[in-house]
Amino acid sequence: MANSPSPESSASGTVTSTSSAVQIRNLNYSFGLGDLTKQVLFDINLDLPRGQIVIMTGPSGSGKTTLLTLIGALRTTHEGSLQVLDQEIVGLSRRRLVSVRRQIGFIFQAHNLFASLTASQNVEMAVELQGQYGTKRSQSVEILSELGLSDRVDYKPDSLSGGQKQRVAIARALVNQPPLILADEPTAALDKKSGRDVVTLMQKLAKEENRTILMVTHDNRILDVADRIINLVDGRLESDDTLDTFVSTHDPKSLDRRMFIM
Ligand SMILES: Nc1ncnc2c1ncn2[C@@H]1O[C@H](COP(=O)(O)OP(=O)(O)OP(=O)(O)O)[C@@H](O)[C@H]1O
Repeated sequence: MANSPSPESSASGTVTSTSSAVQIRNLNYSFGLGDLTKQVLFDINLDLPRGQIVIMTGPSGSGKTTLLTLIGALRTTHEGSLQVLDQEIVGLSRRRLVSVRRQIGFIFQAHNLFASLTASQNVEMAVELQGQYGTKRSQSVEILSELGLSDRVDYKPDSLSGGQKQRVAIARALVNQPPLILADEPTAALDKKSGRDVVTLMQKLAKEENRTILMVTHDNRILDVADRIINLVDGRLESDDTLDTFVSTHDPKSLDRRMFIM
């Protein structure tokens, strides 16, 4: 079962320094009001230490995206404690949530690039949001080059392959050097090689730059990059394991080990 360490601060807006990028205690979440209320997360307790890659799996509808968007400060919530980068966000105003959100890199399956902008301009927009206009081009070219796209910086998305578009989206998520990266099915639209390149890059960031990465995926081929695998079932954290434990304790019919041990 998932660990349930003792709670620390839960006061709204409290800033405390912890070794975890994310610390969740007794978190519940419901959609809707009154008779239409539907609880989708139940008593979640979870730590994401700095520098770790954690993969979140679970059946469709188990609450993975909801949890990811709560951690990403994309939703307001009122029950339990959710500390993100030393900021308690339960009960935080929408305005304060935005400032937490600015410190997080988001990578989604649908890469949401602007078709009328070049790869570099798509990345530059993220730099502008941080108010850094003078360096936006150089920062963008640097990160795109690190991602193997130095010869594609001035191409528009329509002229890029699926894997290249996803790497532009990753460049956009990483250009401001966020300490926390949240990824929802980042490899779902990619072929095997592009998917592997993307997760190898994430692994490098976590290990060499101490970034924390939480990745939702159904892609068994990439489970091996995880320090831990958490499994959400019906809104509850059913397990929190290393890869080996996860493989040995989950139904072999639903997981083909050969698919993700590279
Ligand atoms: N905006 C919403 N309003 C009401 N219910 C919602 C809303 N968004 C999600 N839900 C419900 O919350 C539950 C959890 O949904 P969620 O998208 O978090 O699951 P998931 O594990 O990410 O699923 P999938 O793997 O299919 O993406 C589901 O029952 C879903 O129908």
